[in-house]
Amino acid sequence: MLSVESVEKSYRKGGLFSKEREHVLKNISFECKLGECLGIIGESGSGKSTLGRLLLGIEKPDRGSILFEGKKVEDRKVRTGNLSAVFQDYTSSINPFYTVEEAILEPLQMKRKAREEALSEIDHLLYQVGLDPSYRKKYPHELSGGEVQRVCIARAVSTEPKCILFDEAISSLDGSVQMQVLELLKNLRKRYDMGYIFITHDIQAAAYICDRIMVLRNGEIEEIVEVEQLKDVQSTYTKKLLQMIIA
Ligand SMILES: Nc1ncnc2c1ncn2[C@@H]1O[C@H](COP(=O)(O)OP(=O)(O)OP(=O)(O)O)[C@@H](O)[C@H]1O
Repeated sequence: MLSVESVEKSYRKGGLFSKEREHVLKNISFECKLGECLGIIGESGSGKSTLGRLLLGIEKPDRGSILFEGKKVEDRKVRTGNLSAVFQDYTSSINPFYTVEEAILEPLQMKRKAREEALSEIDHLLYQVGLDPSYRKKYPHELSGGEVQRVCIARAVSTEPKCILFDEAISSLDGSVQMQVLELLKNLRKRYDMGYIFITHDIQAAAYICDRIMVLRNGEIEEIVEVEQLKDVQSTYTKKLLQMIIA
């Protein structure tokens, strides 16, 4: 489904006129199959979110290609309805002047669904994420963090994309809400038959939901492991990273 080939990305380091560049992603190549859940873990600054933005086509790689079913993700038409995302900062993910109903309608209408048809889907989408129809008329400030994140998930699944990218999307929720959201994501994945890219610091969450886990180290892929083989990782770095985050 997603095919990443020899991707490189660097940013200007220092001021606007500086010629120095920071090489953030180096020679990244991997495949993510249809319906697969791939976790991306790594220390802070290892390039996880940058890779996420490139996968979503929000930014372009300097070199290399990112293809979704053979076509460049940079092309908006390729992304619309196929790829969606849920970010950590859910407070700014939803327009504060939109009700829950309007927030969920937005992506549906971008997919050119008729307003009446889109409106009729909202109750079901809310139900899928464990919210009742009374939430339709509420504004984000009237909801708890977990509820806003559920609305973001309802928005993300509304167009039935083939892949959703979660960038630290559950890390700021408290323990029991995190567990509920993970459970919800597991169920939605089965129901809608879609894949996830799951960027996180939380190896336990990644192991719970993912099929494979990619370890990023200083912008390079250190290792990609099947979740069942997590105990038998090869590299000393991954072993240390796992010990550090599990401890
Ligand atoms: N738009 C940008 N302009 C300049 N530098 C950037 C930009 N985005 C990211 N970087 C740099 O790229 C490096 C990797 O950042 P990135 O956010 O991808 O890491 P991360 O692994 O997601 O980190 P964290 O876990 O802390 O979120 C960092 O050194 C960061 O300062």
